Amino acid sequence: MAISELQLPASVTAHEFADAARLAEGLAVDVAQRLRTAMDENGQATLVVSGGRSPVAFFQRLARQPLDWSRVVVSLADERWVPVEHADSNAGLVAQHLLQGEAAKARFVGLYRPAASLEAAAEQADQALAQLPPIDVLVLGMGDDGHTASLFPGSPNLAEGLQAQSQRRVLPMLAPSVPHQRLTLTRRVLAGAGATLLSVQGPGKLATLRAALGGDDPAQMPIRAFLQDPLEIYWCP
Ligand SMILES: O=C1O[C@H](COP(=O)(O)O)[C@@H](O)[C@H](O)[C@H]1O
Repeated sequence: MAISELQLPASVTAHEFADAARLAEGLAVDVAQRLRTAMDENGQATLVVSGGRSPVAFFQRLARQPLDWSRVVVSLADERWVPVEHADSNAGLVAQHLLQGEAAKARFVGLYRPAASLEAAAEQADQALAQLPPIDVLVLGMGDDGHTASLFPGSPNLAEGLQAQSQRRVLPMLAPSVPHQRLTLTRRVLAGAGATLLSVQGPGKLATLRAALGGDDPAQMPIRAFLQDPLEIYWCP
C-alpha cells in the first residue's frame, strides 16, 4: 500500500519518496527553504523538531543546507526527562546530528530541566518556552500507537495536552515504555506553527495513519489532532 491510496482530508498533502535517504533529503531541502522564507519575512526563523529513532538522516542533511544558521532558533516538540548526555536524550540527538558545522550557529532551546520532579521540570520548561519566537516550521514524527510529540494515549495529562486553548506550553507526560517520563509541547503551541510537516516511514506507520484517519478521537490517537489542520506528510515505504 502507498500513501496515495489513503483518503486524506483536503488540508493534508502527501509527499512520497522512494526510500529513506530520498525522504531525508527532500524533507531537509523543503524545511531549509521554509526557514529561508521565514528569515526573509522576519529576520529570523524558528524550527521545532521531533526526536525518536527516525530523524537522524534528516538532521544530518538539514545541517548541510545553505542557511544563515545564526538566525535560526531550534527547539524540540518533546523530550525524554534525561540529561543531554543520556542516550535517550532528544537534545543530545539534535546536538550530535543537527547542530554541527554551520548549523552549530543556531540557538537551541531545550526542554530538559534537572528539577526535583517531572512536574517541576515541566513548569520550568514551560516558563523557558515563553521566550520561544513563533514556530515557523514544525517537524512531527508519529509512533506506532498514534502518539506524536509526547502526547501519548493513556497518559494522565493527555486531555490537557490536547486542549486547543491550554494555558500550558509544556506538560509532563508518561510514555507506556521506557523511558516513561517525558516533557511535551502542548497541542496549542504545536498547532501555532506556520507549517507542520509529518515525517513517517514504512508500512507500519502507514497502517497507523490509516487507522488514525478512520476515527476522530484524538485521545485514542493523538496524531488525529493534527490531521484536521494544514499538514504536509512526508512518507517512504
Ligand atoms: O518517542 C518518540 O517517538 C516519536 C516517533 O519516533 P520514531 O523514531 O518512531 O519516528 C517521535 O516523533 C517523538 O518525538 C519521540 O519522542
